[in-house]
Amino acid sequence: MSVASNPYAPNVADLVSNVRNFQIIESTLREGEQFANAFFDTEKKIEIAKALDEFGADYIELTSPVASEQSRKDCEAICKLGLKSKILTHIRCHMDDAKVAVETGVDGVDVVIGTSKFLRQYSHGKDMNYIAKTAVDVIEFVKSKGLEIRFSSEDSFRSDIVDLLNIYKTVDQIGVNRVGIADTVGCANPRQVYELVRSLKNVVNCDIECHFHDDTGCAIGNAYTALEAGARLIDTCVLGIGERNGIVPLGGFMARMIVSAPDYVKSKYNLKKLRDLETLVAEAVEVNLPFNNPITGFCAFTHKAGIHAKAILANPSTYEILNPEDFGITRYIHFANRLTGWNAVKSRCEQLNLHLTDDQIKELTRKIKQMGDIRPLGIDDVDSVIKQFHAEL
Ligand SMILES: CC(=O)SCCNC(=O)CCNC(=O)[C@H](O)C(C)(C)COP(=O)(O)OP(=O)(O)OC[C@H]1O[C@@H](n2cnc3c(N)ncnc32)[C@H](O)[C@@H]1OP(=O)(O)O
Ligand SMILES: O=C(O)CCC(=O)C(=O)O
Ligand SMILES: [Zn+2]
Repeated sequence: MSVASNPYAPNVADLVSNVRNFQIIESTLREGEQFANAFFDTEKKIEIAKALDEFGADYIELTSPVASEQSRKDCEAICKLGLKSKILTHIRCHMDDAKVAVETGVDGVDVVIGTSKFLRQYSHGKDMNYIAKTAVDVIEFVKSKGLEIRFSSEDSFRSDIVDLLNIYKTVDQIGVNRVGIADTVGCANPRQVYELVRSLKNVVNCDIECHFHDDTGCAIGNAYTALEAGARLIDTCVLGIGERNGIVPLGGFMARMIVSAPDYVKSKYNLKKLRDLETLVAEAVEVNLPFNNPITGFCAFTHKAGIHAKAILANPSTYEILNPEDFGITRYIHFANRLTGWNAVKSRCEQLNLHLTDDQIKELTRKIKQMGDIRPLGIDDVDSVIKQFHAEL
């Protein structure tokens, strides 16, 4: 679809936008492991890593190798798989962690440290001078090993803006590959995201990555806005799992991005793998796919009200901004309920290979509605009514 024909495409006047040039740092095997229900054994981690690779994740981020002995071994095992996705591990801003990380075989290291007053006081107790000095040491060390390195401030949106811009400027000057902004507590709104990313863009040359928690329901919107403001990479987790209620969900983010950048998204990501990937992770962490999940929720492409059904049958774009075929999913026109209309019933008759005139279908529709006034209807119920009506003609 050309930009001119897509009103949801990035604004052509906005030269900093990366809406059509973003990358995904898939963190199901790092942030996702921090989800309350998550326990991934080695086999499951490998299965998920392979599935993320097949989907086309640009990067796969893994739990810190210092978290436990098995975490380190799993990290090494995933690095040996030879996946197309680049493999990252995630560590504290500390030389001890960095020394372990660079020996695992990863392509890059994501370093993080809290910069808000809450985290400086209650998490690690370090001031900004210490943070800057340690960050420089860790970055130079990781770079000296020939690996990619990202520096991120935890709790960025509750950090002092001058502190933030100073530390990012410092790490950019010594050649960090990316800097990251993290909305660790999910407090940011899209306007604040836009402003912070734009301010950061003015002081660094490297790429900007963003990490958004969903405590207040803004994660996907914030991610999109960050790209508009010039961020390049977004952290996601399958189904949005993570600490508390998690971060940007991969599927929902794909839904948002395919509307704005259809050619880019379709050429880069294997969207037909999304449902299997979500099912794999849902089973691993013992949750159901949410009923209202974008794309894969059980009713995401079900049309019920008669007015909708008629228009959808004429042209699916009337009530669908996403095309289910892009994701290997089929749409469903609900006809077994009292909100149905004769167009939906006609379509069902055609599926059943029963020929009725329009007037007959309208009469049949009245019958279905009468039944639907009394109780919820099943498809088999209504199919029997249709077949009996036809037989009696
Ligand atoms: C917002 C996020 O999601 S950040 C990523 C979170 N990921 C993890 O926590 C990975 C899993 N964590 C773990 O396995 C453990 O917490 C470990 C191995 C990292 C550390 O374990 P412990 O040494 O037993 O410390 P504990 O977890 O109780 O406390 C965290 C320690 O890290 C220090 N710390 C916290 N953040 C940072 C940071 N970004 N950089 C450097 N040090 C930090 C704290 O000061 C504290 O050290 P202290 O108690 O010795 O003063
Ligand atoms: O490393 C990062 O950028 C983010 C760390 C994290 O999970 C968070 O701050 O919520
Ligand atoms: Zn997080």
